[in-house]
Amino acid sequence: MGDAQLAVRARGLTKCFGDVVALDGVGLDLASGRIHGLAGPNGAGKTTLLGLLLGLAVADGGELEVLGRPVGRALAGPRQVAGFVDGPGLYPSLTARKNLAALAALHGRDPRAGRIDEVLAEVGLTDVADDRVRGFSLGMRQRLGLAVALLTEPRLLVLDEPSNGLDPAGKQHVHGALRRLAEDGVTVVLSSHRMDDLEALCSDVTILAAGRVRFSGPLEKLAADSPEVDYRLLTSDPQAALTVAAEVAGVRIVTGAAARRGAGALVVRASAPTVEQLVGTLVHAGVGVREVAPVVPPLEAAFLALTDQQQEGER
Ligand SMILES: Nc1ncnc2c1ncn2[C@@H]1O[C@H](COP(=O)(O)OP(=O)(O)OP(=O)(O)O)[C@@H](O)[C@H]1O
Repeated sequence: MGDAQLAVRARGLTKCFGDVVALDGVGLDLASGRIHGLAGPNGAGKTTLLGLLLGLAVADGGELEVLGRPVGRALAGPRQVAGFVDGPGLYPSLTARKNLAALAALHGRDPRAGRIDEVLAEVGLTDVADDRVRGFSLGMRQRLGLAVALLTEPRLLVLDEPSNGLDPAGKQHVHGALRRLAEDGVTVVLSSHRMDDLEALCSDVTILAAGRVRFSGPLEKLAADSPEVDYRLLTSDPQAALTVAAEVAGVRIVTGAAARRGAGALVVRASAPTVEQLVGTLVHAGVGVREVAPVVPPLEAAFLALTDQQQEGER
């Protein structure tokens, strides 16, 4: 892909807070006009990375290009980039509508008549447009924060945990708004702890752990490339199944806490092709296989494996 189509290009990006290395040589190519998910355990560096994209902080080392322009050493919000980290900054004593007007003015913008109503409708806050933000729930604040960002008509939208606190209707509004933006060519980068949200919304995902990129690419590739994960097998003869499984190369019998999640079934850790081979061997040995399923959903399993959080069988 030509660099012109990249909304974000990072090479060797580092950021430290004292002794803590929040980003440790991050390399990243994020294509324009797509919805990119950023996942990782607590403290992985997600918020730090999003903050750099928003121009809220500067990197200690490496290169960062946003919308084709190098981001320098000086703190300056890259133009045409909008969003928030650590929750949107809002005025609690003002109404939703007045927040939008005030924040537009702060960004030196005078939105055309009707635009404020449009963005309020876009995030599903029309009914509470004239209510003070003080009484808003977390989910309503998140939606208003998105509306503020939409008002500036960004080419890159950066959102830290935008689904936090959203009820199902709120989530539908937010997901719908983000999909429409991507259809219009806007690039969205958002973090989430929920793999199901990322799966529902994102075409691409980046997984960070301890400040390093563990995976970056299309979502389907994450599940397909995933290393060994835990599978639960329900068979006609658990004892015979255990004996057969122990003999198949590449199959590890999972015991302890991880096995308990299999609720009495045989739990094995293996790659997808090896599990297929195991099923064939079981059937050949006369053991009926009633059910084979990953113990946790495939994307979550891939996430846990890539971030070294898969529980060891011995525990
Ligand atoms: N302003 C700061 N001062 C000191 N340490 C910081 C600061 N900001 C982040 N850190 C540290 O940098 C590391 C990365 O933090 P960051 O908030 O980017 O992670 P995260 O992936 O967003 O985590 P979470 O999922 O918990 O929000 C952590 O160890 C954190 O404690």
